[in-house]
Order: sequence, then structure tokens, then C-alpha cells
Amino acid sequence: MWPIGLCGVALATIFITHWIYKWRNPKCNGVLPPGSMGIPLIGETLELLIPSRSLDLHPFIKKRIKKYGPVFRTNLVGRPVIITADPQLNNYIFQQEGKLVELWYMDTFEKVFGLEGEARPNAVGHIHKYVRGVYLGLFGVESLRTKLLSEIEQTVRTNLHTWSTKGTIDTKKSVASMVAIFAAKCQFGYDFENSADDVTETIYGFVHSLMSFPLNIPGTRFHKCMKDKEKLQQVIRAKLKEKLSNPNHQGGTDFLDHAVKDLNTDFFLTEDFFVYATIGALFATVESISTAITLSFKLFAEHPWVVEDLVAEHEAILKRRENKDSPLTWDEYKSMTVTMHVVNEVIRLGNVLPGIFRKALKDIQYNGYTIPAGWAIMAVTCTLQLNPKIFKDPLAFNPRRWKDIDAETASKNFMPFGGGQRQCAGAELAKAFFATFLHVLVTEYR
Ligand code: HEM
Repeated sequence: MWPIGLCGVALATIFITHWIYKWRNPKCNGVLPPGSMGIPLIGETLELLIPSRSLDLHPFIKKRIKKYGPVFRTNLVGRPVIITADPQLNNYIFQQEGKLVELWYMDTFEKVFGLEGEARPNAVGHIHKYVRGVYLGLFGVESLRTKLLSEIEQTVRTNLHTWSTKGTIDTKKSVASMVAIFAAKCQFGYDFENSADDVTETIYGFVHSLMSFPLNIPGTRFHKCMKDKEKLQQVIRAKLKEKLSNPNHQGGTDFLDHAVKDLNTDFFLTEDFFVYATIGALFATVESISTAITLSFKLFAEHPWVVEDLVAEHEAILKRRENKDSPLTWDEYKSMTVTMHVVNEVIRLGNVLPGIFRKALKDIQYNGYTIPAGWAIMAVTCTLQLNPKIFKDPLAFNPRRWKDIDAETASKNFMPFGGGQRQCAGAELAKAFFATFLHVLVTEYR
């Protein structure tokens, strides 16, 4: 019996050793960038998930750039990944959409946002064209000018008033709820004031817990996130059904109104597609804007002179108005130079999107290294924004620096909204929301 047992143990040891060797030395038709694949199954995920309390690059990335250079390999949640903080390679990758690379999200995100199959909302080609067109129509400059700017102002005024009646607020949660009220209204027609159910709590729960370890068992943060997502799906689906069953439905301007008009007119335009795309838009809006505004509170507390600059600009706007109580106009918004410098500076330091993900469709050669087909690529663009040659003393919060940065330098060295075909479709909305928030804050409150 003993010899058989020993043989079994020996075979298992050989198998495991071979498996670990293959894990650490993945196959490649060339030379892989340097790096480590971490421990089997989870790779180096845990280190990246530890939140960073600094405005600097995440320690996971910083440590590895120092050790391996700006392009290195790793493994995240069981996926081989190339991380690049090399601006030249990043730009090249953004231009290769649909050719050498395609959009890719972590497997968790794929499940959460329905990014699987031929009809996924993040597909390339005409699906992307349709989705992008809808987003830009809903949140682009024209929509902001004619409709959304005043809706943002109203939402901000109501929420700031509520905050002012409380002793203290949890900033991130309160800002996220404020953005969620606006987003739910303009994306799926949810009327917060006249609804019994508070969907903003559900949106916050979903958004807040998504960046956690994807372990879906009761008691985990991720499990709560999935429960909130299911509830959100039900609310959006019910809203869609309500619109579809209303024979008198007049074409409105939210995401679901597009669904009513376009449902089943192409193979991908299903109910599921619209529900997932709405959830994706909610996440993109709430998480990004609330992170930036929350950070601004901390930075303002440490730099009161920035608030003084803002007050001067906004009081001048009020002075120029005939009626001080009239709503913010598009021309006034467009005149906010100091405010836009503050918005840029907070977003520069905010690192709102730590990485942009793609998947290599073919082997990619770069500087003697090969990125193998099938591997994920995480492009880290915030190294550009922290480049001391362009942004002197890069970790200092100094909105006045933007006075000396011309448009061309900014376009090459400031890419918080990404680049290429996938450049952020909500950038104008994010800036307008932030600026309107600052307008109400500094003119009405101390
Ligand atoms: C400070 C705020 C924001 C930042 C820093 C930001 C950043 C980004 C970045 C870097 C990308 C490119 C992703 C990629 O290439 O894979 C992106 C794409 C996108 N963002 Fe934003 N975003 C912000 C706010 C918003 C808002 C408010 C929305 C509202 C809907 C939004 C919607 C989108 C969409 C739909 C895309 C995909 C565009 C496409 O694939 O054509 N973002 N964003």
C-alpha cells in the first residue's frame, strides 16, 4: 500500500510543481515584459485592491515601475495582464481599437454589466457607434446647454440645503446620493421626490461595493453589491415596461426612451441590452463625479486660498446678473475660467479611473517585448498627469498652474478621460456637474 501512496504523492508533487512553473513562466512567442505572476489563482490581485491614501500613483504600480520599468507583467484575478505606464505605448494602444486590441473589463465587470456575447454593450463596430451616439446625445454639450445644466443646478441646490440642516454628513455617501438622484432621473426617468422607494441607497450600495474582491457569498461586500444590482435591474426593467405599455408615451430624452423607440430594431437592441447599458451609465456617472467632488472638499480645507479664488469668480458672475436669483446660464458656465482650472486640478490629482483595460487580439511587439494575444492590458494614464516636467511639484494642489498650460500641452499631457475611439462620453457632463456644484457651494454657503 505504501509504495502506491508514495507514487501518488510524487505524481501530485510533480503536477503541482509543473503547474506552478507554467503559472510563473507563461507561454509567449517572444520576450515577455519583466514582472511577476504572483501566487497561483489570485496572482497579485490583493496588493492592487488595498486602497491607497495618497494622491500619488498606487503603491502597487509605483513599486513595480521602479523595479521593472514602465511596462511590466502581472496576474490579476487569475488573468495574465500587461500594465503599461508608458505614454507612447498607451497612445498606440488607444489607436488600435478593433485592430490589435479590444475593450476588456475584469471578468467581474463583464458579469455585472452584461459584457458577454455578441450583443454586449461594449462591442466594437456598429454596436459601439449606437451606444456612443445615445450617450453623447443624452449627456453632450447640446443637451447640457438646453436642459441638463438647470436640472443639475436644481439637484445641487436641494441637496446642499438638506446637508446644511444636518450636523455632519458622510461626504462621499452624500455626494454619491446627490449624483445618483440626478443620474437616475436623466437616465431612466426615476422621480426621486415622488417615489416611495429610495433607489439612491441601492445605487450607492452597488457603486460603493463593486471594487471589492469578487467573492459572491453571503456576508461579503461583493454579495451585497450583487443584491443591490439585482434590485436596480428590477427597478429599471419595471420602468422600461411601464414606458413600453403606455400607448401615449411621448418620446422623452432618457436612456429608456431610446429603448422604447429602438427596441428589437437590431439584433442587439434587447431589453437586457438597455437595462445593462443604463446600469453602466449610472455607475460611470455616480462613481466618477462623486470621487472628484469628495476629494475637492479635502483639498479646499487644506488650501483655503483656492476657495477665495472661486468665491471671487462666482460673486462676479452674480454681480453681472440682472436678477441674482435667476438660474445659471450656459454663457455664465462657459465664463468660469478659475473654476475650470480647479476642476482640472482636482481631476488631475483624483486618479478617478486608475486604469484603462484592453485585451490583445494579436501579439503586439513593443521595444523588444511581446504582449501575447489574449492577454489583458491595463494602461495607466495618470503617470502623465504627475509628470514633473509638465506639472511642477506634481503632487501639490495648485489650480493656478493651469493659467500657464496651453491647450496643446494639456491635450498631450492630461488624459483623464482617455483617448481614441473610446474617449469618455460623459466628460462634458462631469465637468458641468462639478462646476455647477462649486457655483452653488461658494455663492450660497461657507
Ligand atoms: C471625472 C469624471 C470621469 C472620468 C475621469 C472618466 C474617465 C473615463 C475614461 C478614462 C474613459 C475611457 C475608458 C476606456 O478607454 O476604456 C471613459 C469612458 C467612458 N465614460 Fe467616463 N469618465 C468620467 C465621467 C463620466 C460620466 C459622468 C459619464 C456619464 C455617462 C461617463 C461615461 C463614459 C462612457 C459611456 C465611456 C465609454 C465611451 C466609449 O466606449 O465610447 N464618464 N471615461
